[in-house]
Amino acid sequence: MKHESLTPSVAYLGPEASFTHIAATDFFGTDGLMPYPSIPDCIEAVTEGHVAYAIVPLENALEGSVPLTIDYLFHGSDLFINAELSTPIRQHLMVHPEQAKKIDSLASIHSHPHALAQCHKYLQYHFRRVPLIQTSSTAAAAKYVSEHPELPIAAIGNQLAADTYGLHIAEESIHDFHFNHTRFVVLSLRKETLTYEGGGNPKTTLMVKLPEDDQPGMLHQILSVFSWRKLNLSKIESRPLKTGLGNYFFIIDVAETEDHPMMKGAMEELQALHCDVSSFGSYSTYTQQSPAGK
Ligand SMILES: O=C(O)C(=O)C[C@]1(C(=O)O)C=C[C@@H](O)C=C1
Repeated sequence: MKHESLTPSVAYLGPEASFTHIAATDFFGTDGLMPYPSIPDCIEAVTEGHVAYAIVPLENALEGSVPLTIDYLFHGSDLFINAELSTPIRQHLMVHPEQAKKIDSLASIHSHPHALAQCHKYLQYHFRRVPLIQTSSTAAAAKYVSEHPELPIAAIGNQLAADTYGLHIAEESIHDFHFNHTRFVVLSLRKETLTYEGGGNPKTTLMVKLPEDDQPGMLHQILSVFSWRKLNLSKIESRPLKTGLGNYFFIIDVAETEDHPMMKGAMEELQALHCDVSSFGSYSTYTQQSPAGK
């Protein structure tokens, strides 16, 4: 799979060998990729025009939405979703080769909060008393472990991170549930649908705010806008509007393109219900079969 355009510049959550880096490589190839230390930095880089695209994690099958992505994308950004990639995620426990025999006396285990959460049962069972340290990405954890050969510490991340930072995999596949997938999205300032080999079903992401004078049955009315038009929803999630307790907006993913006549009708009907609707664009979804970075 590879996007067909000429080498664009792409911000990804780095450093090298994060899951996001692997997703970016699968989609854009290896040229033009630029690591950024955090998701907000990636979003800012594309918003300010330093790069053409950013690729960020949006949702994990075990842990749900990635709050930082949701916060920066849906609260006041001017960005659109141009493509989506869903990849299987395998997490491994890795240490510096000098510490390979000290796995039973680890002082701390480092990783991205999502990765720690994906391995929670494993960690609870095997390393109950070992402090868990959150890092900005799994690759940042692997890099940190590689830079401290003298410390009995471990990272959780993918095989590519172990290879890139010269770490020894002490235990493979420590994620708690077999079906561990993460959705990544490609963002840009343009409302465009990127095409790539193997690109699949269309999807449109909408942000819907309810009218100020909330009425009983409002959510039911919103859902019926889609249901009678036979528009399939692949996700509906409520998120805090951050304007006060109990104020929410809805993120709705519809399995149809925005320019479909039924979608146009649905958007008009939502507006007639006094909902504030914004579209984050229509895009193709691609599901990868083999795990990111092994
Ligand atoms: O830390 C990384 O390697 C990332 O790319 C981030 C991230 C996430 O945010 O969920 C991506 C995929 C995995 O689910 C774990 C971590």
